[in-house]
Amino acid sequence: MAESWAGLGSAIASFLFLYAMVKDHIPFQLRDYLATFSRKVLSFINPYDQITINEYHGEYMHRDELYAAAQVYLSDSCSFRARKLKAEVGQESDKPLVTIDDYEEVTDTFRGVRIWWYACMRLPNSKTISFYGSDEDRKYYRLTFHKRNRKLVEGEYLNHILREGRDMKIRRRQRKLFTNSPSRNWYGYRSSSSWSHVAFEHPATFETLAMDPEKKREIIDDLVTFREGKEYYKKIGKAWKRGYLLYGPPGTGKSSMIAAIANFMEYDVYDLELTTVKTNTELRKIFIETTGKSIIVIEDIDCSVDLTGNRKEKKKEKADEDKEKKPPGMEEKDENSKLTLSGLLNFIDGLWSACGGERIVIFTTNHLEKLDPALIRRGRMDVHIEMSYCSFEAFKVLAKNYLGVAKHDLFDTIQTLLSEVYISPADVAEGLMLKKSRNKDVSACLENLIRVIEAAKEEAKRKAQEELAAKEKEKEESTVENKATDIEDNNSKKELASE
Ligand SMILES: Nc1ncnc2c1ncn2[C@@H]1O[C@H](COP(=O)(O)OP(=O)(O)OP(=O)(O)O)[C@@H](O)[C@H]1O
Repeated sequence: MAESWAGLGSAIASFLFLYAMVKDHIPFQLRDYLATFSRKVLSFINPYDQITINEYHGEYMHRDELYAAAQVYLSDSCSFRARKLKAEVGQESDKPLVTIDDYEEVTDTFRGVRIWWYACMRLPNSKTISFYGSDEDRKYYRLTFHKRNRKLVEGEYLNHILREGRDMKIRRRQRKLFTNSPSRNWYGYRSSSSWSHVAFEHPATFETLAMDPEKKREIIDDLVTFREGKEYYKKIGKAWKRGYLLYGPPGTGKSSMIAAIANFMEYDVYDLELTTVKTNTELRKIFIETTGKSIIVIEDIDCSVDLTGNRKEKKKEKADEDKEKKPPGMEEKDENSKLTLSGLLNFIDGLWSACGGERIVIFTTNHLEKLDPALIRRGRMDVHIEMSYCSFEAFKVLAKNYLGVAKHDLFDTIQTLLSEVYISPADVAEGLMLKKSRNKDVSACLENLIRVIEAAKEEAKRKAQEELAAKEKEKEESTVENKATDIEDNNSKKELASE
């Protein structure tokens, strides 16, 4: 339909062209009359307006963002109405994009208003080969809509296409795991970006994560609230970001939790290696290069740099000493020439941390007590999640994942054992997996796990006894020492008295 209007449009265009040629020979009163008349006729016979969205624009032929968004939008929202489709795989995703083919028309409805989309291509002109490719590469979309809806299309519909298309593009992109470890690219030169990346394909999800189901539900709810909170964050005047602190012993699933969050939210992951960051200025640069819809992770924050409470104090003392020697005005410069706790705090909630939006910051630690309270106070790290040793509930998730069983006669024994010993989900998983690779029998796997837990229990008992023995020895030694001191004191007292 839009195509026939387009035909009519070009006929009118030809008429206007002819008119422009002869208009100088027509008396001006008649010219005015003809112009008014033709405008009336035009809007009567063609009540439709058109907007063209070119694939490339500008002097340097940038790919137009609206075109790219429209391409994805049409593939998701309207392509089912098209008869002719085309599939292509772009650079940003390994999933084929099925969208409407060239010279194909589809309709879309927005707030009850109909809009026609037509995928066009400039006619190939073999004589002109442009610097940026042949004319065949010049594609564009043409939107046709009724004149009375022009305000809606210009004011809202185009924004809707841009927003939806961008979101769809992000959802279907190949997600990435970025790291700031210094690396050179294939050609041997250092990349201008602080980050290098690989495809993020970690299989962990909330279903495979072994932890208390209620705690899991709370975390999922919190993430959903955050994801849908754009307007809320705007309303309360806070940057759209959320901090999570994951703490617990090794092998309790902190890294798996990060992967599960990334998969659930469909975010990229920036794994920030703080030990390679030398200064606050560098940290700021690294942060600015991250994008929205991402998770910024600092693992083992207690080991990362000199940021823990005690060490910080020592550093502060030293800094105070240094400051005394520094000429006025040099202190600020000095702050930026190294990585400090305040630099990291700025990284989390400084002004520039708001750029991009929709970010999650995650710290992990095995030693919560070592961290400076300022670093993890609520508001900075909004949610504190303890990843603990394997409970029976967590074991059931692992048994389901690894063995595909929800109940078994040996579960009772395992439940009793798990209540008697601290063992990490990683060790439980290992107990279930090792055996399974050799023998697919579920009972054999569970029996193997029972042996693993019993061994852990024995080990824990042995350690406890050793600790007790060490303490008693220490106590005995201190009693002997005290006695010796007492005797010495008494002797000196006696000596003094005899004198
Ligand atoms: N809660 C869990 N749910 C499911 N699998 C787990 C869990 N905890 C550990 N695992 C298994 O153990 C392996 C190690 O776990 P993970 O690296 O997530 O632990 P971590 O707490 O990050 O350890 P670390 O503190 O040593 O980095 C994972 O590959 C996973 O298979």
